[in-house]
Amino acid sequence: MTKVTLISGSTMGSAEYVAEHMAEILEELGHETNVQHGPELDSLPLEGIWLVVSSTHGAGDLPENIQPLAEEIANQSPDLSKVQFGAVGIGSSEYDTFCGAIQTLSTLLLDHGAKRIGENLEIDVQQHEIPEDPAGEWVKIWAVEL
Ligand SMILES: Cc1cc2nc3c(=O)[nH]c(=O)nc-3n(C[C@H](O)[C@H](O)[C@H](O)COP(=O)(O)O)c2cc1C
Repeated sequence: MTKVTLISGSTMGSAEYVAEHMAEILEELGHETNVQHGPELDSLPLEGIWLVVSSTHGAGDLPENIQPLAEEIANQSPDLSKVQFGAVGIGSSEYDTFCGAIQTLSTLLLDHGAKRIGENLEIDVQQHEIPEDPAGEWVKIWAVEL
């Protein structure tokens, strides 16, 4: 059993639903989960497993509710070397900046010493009307590495 902190960045709720769906699956697999939508840095454990789920808005921008966390990490430079993370993006291939936010967030975590588990998943809402479906399949494979 592993404890997983799920962190979502969302404007209209899709990424939140995806995070909650993956948390349910992780619980079914016997893991403990804690889902935080747009958390601040001091509410997150600076060790263990994070699963970051974010949509993209503007032109490749982070959703507003996860911008404060990204700014805190960039400004305070916490040591994230004891954090391992998975990353799931939700976006639309209509935009040149497809899934830009999860790429920005992944780079930020890696730059602060966190280690990535598995490959990032980037879900295209043009292809997946229900983003929970590919996310659910992905998290089952991702969880094997926990
Ligand atoms: C104004 C606007 C800008 C967007 N910009 C991007 C973008 O730059 N890149 C991308 O991949 N998706 C973009 N999207 C698509 C959203 O990421 C997608 O609709 C997603 O499902 C929204 O999830 P949310 O409800 O969790 O915010 C944009 C959507 C809107 C409405």
